[in-house]
Amino acid sequence: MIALTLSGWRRRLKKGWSWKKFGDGRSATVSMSSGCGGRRQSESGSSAEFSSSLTSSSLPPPRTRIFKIIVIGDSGVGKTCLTYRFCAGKFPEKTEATIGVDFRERLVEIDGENIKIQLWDTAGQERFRKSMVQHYYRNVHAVVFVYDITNAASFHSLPAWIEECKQHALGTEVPRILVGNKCDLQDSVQVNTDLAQQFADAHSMPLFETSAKNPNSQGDRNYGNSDHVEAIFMTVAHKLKSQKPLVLSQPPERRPLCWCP
Ligand SMILES: Nc1nc2c(ncn2[C@@H]2O[C@H](COP(=O)(O)OP(=O)(O)OP(=O)(O)O)[C@@H](O)[C@H]2O)c(=O)[nH]1
Repeated sequence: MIALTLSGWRRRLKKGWSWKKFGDGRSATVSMSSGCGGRRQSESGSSAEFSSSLTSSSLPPPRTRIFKIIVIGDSGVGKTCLTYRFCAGKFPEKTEATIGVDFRERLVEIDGENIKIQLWDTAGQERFRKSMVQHYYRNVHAVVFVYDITNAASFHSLPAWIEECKQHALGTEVPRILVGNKCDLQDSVQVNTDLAQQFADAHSMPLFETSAKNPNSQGDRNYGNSDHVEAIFMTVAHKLKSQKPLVLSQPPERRPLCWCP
């Protein structure tokens, strides 16, 4: 079901529809296109992404579970940068407002199992999301709410985003996390951690403060010197894995993954 939907998305995206371009002119999406995203992934050192792509020809390939995680929040809070950071291992040089939705995927290994983390980077601007919003919320495994710690309005919008989830029948059993982004801009903080923590507690969500631009910056209190963005999404994946969601994907493709055009 989801595979068909995604094929449709891919076709539309290939036509240049709802696609975010970056400064280098290439798509940021790692696994949905045949661009150079995967190669960049390897260059950035996150080699786990493609580790399971070549399987022994004599063995039936293992099925890969997919976790669909939607990332929502006001325009400009850094949803694209966070998802790009996780999937491509770096901060994009330049972004444009997302139109509709962008997909990014990354294959990771958790406790010996290959799992595909599929991030749906949704448009923050109302005019760019209207027609597609119902698609975001189908078969969602987890939700990441993002606000910008330097923009109080983006924090005050969170109840509206939570309400939107409710309206699309997203039950409380679906794990949610709250991410305060742009922690590298400590001189411009408008949302202090205590306030954010109160909000997170009131909605039973864990809070993470981080920076897509510099995920090791001092403002991030969660993960010492490691890559916090990586750790945040991996935390969600571990939680999902323990919940054993449905198997949605086909076995991994057998073609060698050369991502060069
Ligand atoms: N300093 C700093 N800037 C960031 C960070 N994350 C994103 N930005 C900047 O914030 C702006 C918006 O980032 P996007 O990732 O496009 O925001 P978005 O939430 O995807 O926006 P929409 O697509 O309109 O919903 C860009 O200029 C980014 O460079 C961060 O962690 N630190």
